[in-house]
Amino acid sequence: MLRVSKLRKTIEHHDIINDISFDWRPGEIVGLVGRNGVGKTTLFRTMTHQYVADQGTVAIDDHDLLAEPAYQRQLFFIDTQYNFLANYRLNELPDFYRLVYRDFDQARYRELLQRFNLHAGDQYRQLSKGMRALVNVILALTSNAPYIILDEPFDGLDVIVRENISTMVIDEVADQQKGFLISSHDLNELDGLSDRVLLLKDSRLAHDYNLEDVREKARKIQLVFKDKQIPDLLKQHSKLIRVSGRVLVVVFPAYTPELAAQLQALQPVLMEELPLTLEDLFRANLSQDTGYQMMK
Ligand SMILES: Nc1ncnc2c1ncn2[C@@H]1O[C@H](COP(=O)(O)OP(=O)(O)OP(=O)(O)O)[C@@H](O)[C@H]1O
Repeated sequence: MLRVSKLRKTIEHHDIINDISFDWRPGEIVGLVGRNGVGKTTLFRTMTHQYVADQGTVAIDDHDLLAEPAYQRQLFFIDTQYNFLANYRLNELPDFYRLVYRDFDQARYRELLQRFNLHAGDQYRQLSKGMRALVNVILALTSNAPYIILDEPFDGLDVIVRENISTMVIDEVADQQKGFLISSHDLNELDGLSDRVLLLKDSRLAHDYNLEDVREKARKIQLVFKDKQIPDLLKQHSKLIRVSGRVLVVVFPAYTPELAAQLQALQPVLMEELPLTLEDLFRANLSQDTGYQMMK
């Protein structure tokens, strides 16, 4: 298990991240969400010791990564903003990664490049954004590190490349019990991928959601009532997601048989359950509008 304890990073006297603690287990896909500039990349850089933490520790199976650097090999992160890959050809990249990740699987690296029609002789910087994203994920998988951080891996990618990346991540978790920590400022990208989502807000971890629990309790319902008045029952127990004419779409974060009976008693003209998205869940669970990306 990888444990982050009370991690803090201050830059120019500002807390960028503060008091961040969470556990991350093999086989878990953890989403990290938060608005642009909230500190997601800073958290990753601090976890991998590219930034010196002002406070706190990161440990794998109780081995502090700072005190026992050999354990850092178990944690993979490519800094997509400042990386040294740009001037190298794809077939040269394994030479670097092998130095750190001793179990780097070169044969699989070549095989995956071929599978995605990436040419080993091409320079990294000549690749399109989507191709670079794929190469980053391929490097992450073939490093054979059990804990993999992907920073905004879907940003700006078309749906096919996104699906390719999601499938690779899911296969890797299923086959090898690797752990992924995936950041995104867009919740839709994590839908169906993460079991758990950490929400970073105001430099702290505001929530640690177990999505299965949240989904089990919540319901999204489309309703139409005879008159235009919104019933108090809805105001008390649900979040309004959308209104279009007389059609209300609401999410009940904690739906119970009693609530269902009370709703029926209001005799709606239409009452229909809709599939819940991750975005709905977050809207319903955040008591105040955070202005968060999900509102786009
Ligand atoms: N080296 C640095 N020097 C100065 N400020 C920094 C540095 N690194 C990060 N910051 C500041 O810390 C804040 C968090 O940045 P960070 O890149 O971690 O956010 P993020 O959540 O990854 O954002 P995005 O979703 O836009 O990628 C920003 O205000 C940024 O300007």
